[in-house]
Order: sequence, then C-alpha cells, then structure tokens
Amino acid sequence: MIRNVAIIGLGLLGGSIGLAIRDHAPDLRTTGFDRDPEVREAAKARGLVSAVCETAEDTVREADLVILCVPVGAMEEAARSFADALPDGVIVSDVGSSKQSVGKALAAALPGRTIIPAHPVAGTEQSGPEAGFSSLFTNRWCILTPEAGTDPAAIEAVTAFWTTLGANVEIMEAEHHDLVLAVTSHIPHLIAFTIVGTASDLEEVTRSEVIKYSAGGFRDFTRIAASDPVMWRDVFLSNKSAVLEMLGRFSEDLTALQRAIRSGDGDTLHDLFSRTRAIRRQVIEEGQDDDRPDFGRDDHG
Ligand SMILES: NC(=O)c1ccc[n+]([C@@H]2O[C@H](COP(=O)([O-])OP(=O)(O)OC[C@H]3O[C@@H](n4cnc5c(N)ncnc54)[C@H](O)[C@@H]3O)[C@@H](O)[C@H]2O)c1
Ligand SMILES: O=C(O)C(=O)C[C@]1(C(=O)O)C=C[C@@H](O)C=C1
Repeated sequence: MIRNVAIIGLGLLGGSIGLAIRDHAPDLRTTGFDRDPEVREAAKARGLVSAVCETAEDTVREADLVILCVPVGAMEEAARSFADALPDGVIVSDVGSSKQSVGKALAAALPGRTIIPAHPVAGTEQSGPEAGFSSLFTNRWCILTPEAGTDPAAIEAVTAFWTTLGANVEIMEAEHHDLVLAVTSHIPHLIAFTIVGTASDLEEVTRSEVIKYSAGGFRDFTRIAASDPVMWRDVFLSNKSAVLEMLGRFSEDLTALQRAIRSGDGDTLHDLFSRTRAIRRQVIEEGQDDDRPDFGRDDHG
C-alpha cells in the first residue's frame, strides 16, 4: 500500500528513517525536503533519501505517506507548506516527542486528511543530517496516537511501516502518551539540563573541578544535557501541563529525600536505592536498554 514516502525535515530522525528504509525496505521510494539548504546538500551527499526536493510541495506530490520530522513547534507551519500539494488518499504522520499539541496542529493545518501522529521512542543527543543511522529504530517502541474514528487500514499501514523498520508499535491516546513520556523522557532531560547548568553556575565554588572530575555520573548527565536546544524548548512548551503535573510529584519525592538526608533516615534512602537498582535490572532484562555497542558513549555518532 505504501510505495512513496515523503520526509519533511532531514535531521537525526528524518535521516534515520531514510537510511532505515534504504536498509529494510529498498523497494520504497523516498523523497525529502529540509528548509535549510545546507541540510539538503548534506542529505544528498549521504543519500538519506532517493531524491532531495527543492520545495516541500514537490516532496509530497506523489507520496502515500508523509512524515514530518521537524521540531514540534514547527509542525503546523511545515504541514501548511505542503498542504495544497497533497495527493488524495495520502496518510500524514510525524515523529514529534509530544503528541496532543502536534495532533491538534496537524489537524488544523490539514483539515479532512488522514493523520496518524507517531513517536518513535528512539533518539540520541545528536541532531542534524550527519547524525542519522539506519538501526536507530531497531527493537525500540514506536507509539501511534490516532484519534478515535481514524481509518483502521491507515493505522495498519503505518504500523506495518514502522514494524518493517524494526520498531515495536503500540497504540495509545495522545493524552496518556504525553503523561507517560513526561516521566520517562521529558523530566529526565529537564533534570540533566538542571544539574549540568547548576554545576556550571557553581564552577566558581568548585573551581572548575566539575569538568575535571566528570568521569562518572555527571558525565552521563552531560550527554543528555547536550541534546538539541530547539527540540527540547519545543517539547517543554508543547507538553506543558503533563510536565508540570509530573514535576509536582517529582518535587515532592525530592523533598522527602531531602528530609531523609537531613534527619539521618538511612532506611528511607536504602529502600529507595534498592528499588531503583531492581528497576535498572528489569530494564536490561526486558531488553529495553540499548544494545548497540557504541550507544551512550560520548564518542558515538
Ligand atoms: N532527537 C531525538 O532523540 C528524537 C527522538 C524521537 C523524536 N524526536 C522528534 O523528532 C523531531 C525531529 O527531531 P530531530 O532530532 O530529527 O531534529 P533535527 O534538528 O536533527 O532535525 C530537524 C530538521 O527539521 C528542519 N526543519 C525545521 N523546520 C522546518 C520546516 N518548517 N520545514 C522543513 N524542515 C524544517 C531543520 O532544518 C532540521 O534539519 C522533533 O519533533 C523531535 O521532538 C526526536
Ligand atoms: O537517548 C537519548 O539521547 C534520548 O534522548 C532519546 C529520547 C529519550 O528520552 O529516550 C529523547 C526524546 C525522544 O522523543 C525519544 C527518545
């Protein structure tokens, strides 16, 4: 059913989709567009798609599936840029990290079109057309959040597409997605941005020892904190209510730990650390950890 895939935005996600199609579904034809001419040149040089187009409209004219791979704050404008050139029967999807706001933006820009919002829960701290790689989605979740009443055949086609690229597909409501991802992805990033920022602000006090001795835990935080500023600004602005709700709960837990430390309550600390250690083991056993040999090291990509 899907023969031509149009990719709008040729950075980490768009490029990885193009490369994954080349590896896993070579019969599919891919067209791609990025509003940045330098990105279009790099995409051509790396062969991220079969054809890099000069306009968004030319990119989508023959597509069966259009995938928006731009920051969530740019989704609506990007969708409007090709709306008039969409062929009949096309499915429009995206890869945005928050789903309620993107679903609304796409519905507003493309009335009457079949829209299947999606979020491959796979990425790195890198961005841009040089960052993509074809195995990014292998054994990772891709969450679809179609509105009730969406054509089941279209949902099936998008499910089959992501399965072909190696992902495991789950369908859920956009609101639920945004709450879950606030806890598992958005707040962890916020914590990393905060701790690295705070440590940097304290550099006067620590006399640059922050950087010098950052071989352990802090180094892991700096990888996450190196993530793309535009992407993450847009994630927090678009998933505001879920992030604020979950942050409230997180702050309460942090305050409880603060109290335990102040009062010398070692049992509370030990109980929590035992529970979290068990969760880490479970994550690894269930294969949710990255098994790519170079993943998570700061010299990859
Ligand atoms: N990076 C991750 O780990 C990750 C993982 C899953 C999902 N996502 C989501 O994927 C999307 C893309 O993220 P990325 O990491 O690939 O970012 P990226 O910065 O690597 O690529 C985004 C590209 O979109 C282009 N662009 C911006 N506005 C455009 C427009 N109006 N028309 C055409 N091109 C436009 C930019 O020039 C850029 O090249 C975001 O919505 C992000 O939330 C990211
Ligand atoms: O591993 C990383 O570097 C990521 O940040 C990937 C990650 C995540 O939080 O898991 C980040 C944002 C996405 O929307 C999906 C995946």
